[in-house]
Amino acid sequence: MSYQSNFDDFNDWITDVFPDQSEYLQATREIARDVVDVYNAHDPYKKNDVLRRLSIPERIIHFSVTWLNDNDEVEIHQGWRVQHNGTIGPYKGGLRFHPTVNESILKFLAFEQSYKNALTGLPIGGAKGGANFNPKGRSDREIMRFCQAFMGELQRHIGPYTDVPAGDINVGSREIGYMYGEYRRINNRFGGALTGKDLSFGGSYVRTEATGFGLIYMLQAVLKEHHESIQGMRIGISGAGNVALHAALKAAEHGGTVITLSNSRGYLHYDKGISCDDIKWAINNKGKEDNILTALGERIGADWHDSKAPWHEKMDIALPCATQNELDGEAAKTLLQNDLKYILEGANMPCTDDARQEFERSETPFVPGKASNAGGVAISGLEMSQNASFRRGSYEQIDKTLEDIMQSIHQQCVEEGKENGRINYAKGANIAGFRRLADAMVAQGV
Ligand SMILES: NC(=O)C1=CN([C@@H]2O[C@H](COP(=O)(O)OP(=O)(O)OC[C@H]3O[C@@H](n4cnc5c(N)ncnc54)[C@H](O)[C@@H]3O)[C@@H](O)[C@H]2O)C=CC1
Ligand SMILES: O=C(O)CCC(=O)C(=O)O
Repeated sequence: MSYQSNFDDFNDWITDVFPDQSEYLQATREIARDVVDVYNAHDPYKKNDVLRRLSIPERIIHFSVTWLNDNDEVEIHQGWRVQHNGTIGPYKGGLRFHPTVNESILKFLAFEQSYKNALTGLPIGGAKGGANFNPKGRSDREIMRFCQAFMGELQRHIGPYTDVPAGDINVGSREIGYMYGEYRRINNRFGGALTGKDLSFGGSYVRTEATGFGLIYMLQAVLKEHHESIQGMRIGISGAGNVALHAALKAAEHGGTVITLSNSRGYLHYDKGISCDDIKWAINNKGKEDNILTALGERIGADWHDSKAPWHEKMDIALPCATQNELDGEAAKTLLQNDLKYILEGANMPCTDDARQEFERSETPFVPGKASNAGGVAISGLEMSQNASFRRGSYEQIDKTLEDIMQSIHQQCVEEGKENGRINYAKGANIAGFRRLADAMVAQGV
């Protein structure tokens, strides 16, 4: 393929390079489709081959994680760090511990992260990492030893100006604490080599809440753009983790009616809307219950639906906040038949390609994760700058900056996504992220 490209050329090339990595192909094709015209319209982009260079991770580190469980048995897992693109700043992105973790999933997450981080306007590059380790049912000591073994390998590849990991699925403040402790002991230095730290050792206010809160700030910007408000809107949320519960809380605080939450075992439905107090209860107790949602259901008298996703409930706004490809084309059709008005991704790539096409065809405003869930990494970026200057912003300052960043991302989507009298948020986010990365790559040469 020469510098000139069209989507079919790109598709043939990427399929040839990574034939078996379905999630990575899904994510790279989705962006290429939207940006290929911008690429072709700019000679410097073509001359520097930025589209293809942005579609290959700069580095993938793959290592074994060997540790002792509570029975004194050796366990071996696989760990990865995908340093996708470092043009605009230190590699930055979360770590995921889940049995489904593989190279394709981490590569797609790192790829998305590069574009997302570019949209924040902060100097942070894109990365993602993790291990095929299932923390469910493990003792606290086992989690600690696993985190230490994982960091024992990862620490040689990260640092405040090199690569700064954070949390993702199954990696929260406890795991970040254990990994940070190991990093500090080995390197004999305090430094912002991880974000999502506890407030007592360099963490930032609002980081825990940031992804979910940011999602609702984005929702408010989208609703304002369409002359609507969150008051009384029926909001269906999937997931019951960090992102889902904080999005639910902020939505309920602003008068939204949160009718569902879910996990991999089923979903909870409460037509009257889950109250702020009950959501706070779930946030505070999720580590103590085997299934926080059935416990919440018993507490408020809500219906539990085993082994089902929430997408056939009637809702105005859908916020998928659990995991990739959790909402498929059939679910999208059902939501649209039930008069869905808006969809914003809280998770990374929760909508399948078919689902996205359904939303696109119906012209339902669809905000992709790289724009709508960027609040978490944005506050991680602020945690890095607070660590570098040995200062801490107040809760109010950081929360206000989060809101400003989400509004700026919304504005970028509007400016780049105007299309036949409407806003194509997905295209707008892809083009805005691409331009920032491509311009920096051109400036830095090949
Ligand atoms: N934590 C963060 O700051 C950010 C997270 N994200 C994304 O948000 C999503 C959720 O992450 P967190 O809330 O941090 O993780 P978490 O570990 O706190 O929660 C994940 C939730 O999703 C549920 N879940 C997992 N697989 C599921 C499935 N197949 N069906 C239904 N539910 C399922 C789990 O039961 C859990 O309730 C992920 O896609 C993550 O990459 C995106 C931006 C930042
Ligand atoms: O805060 C971070 O660096 C990670 C956030 C993240 O993993 C994500 O945006 O998906």
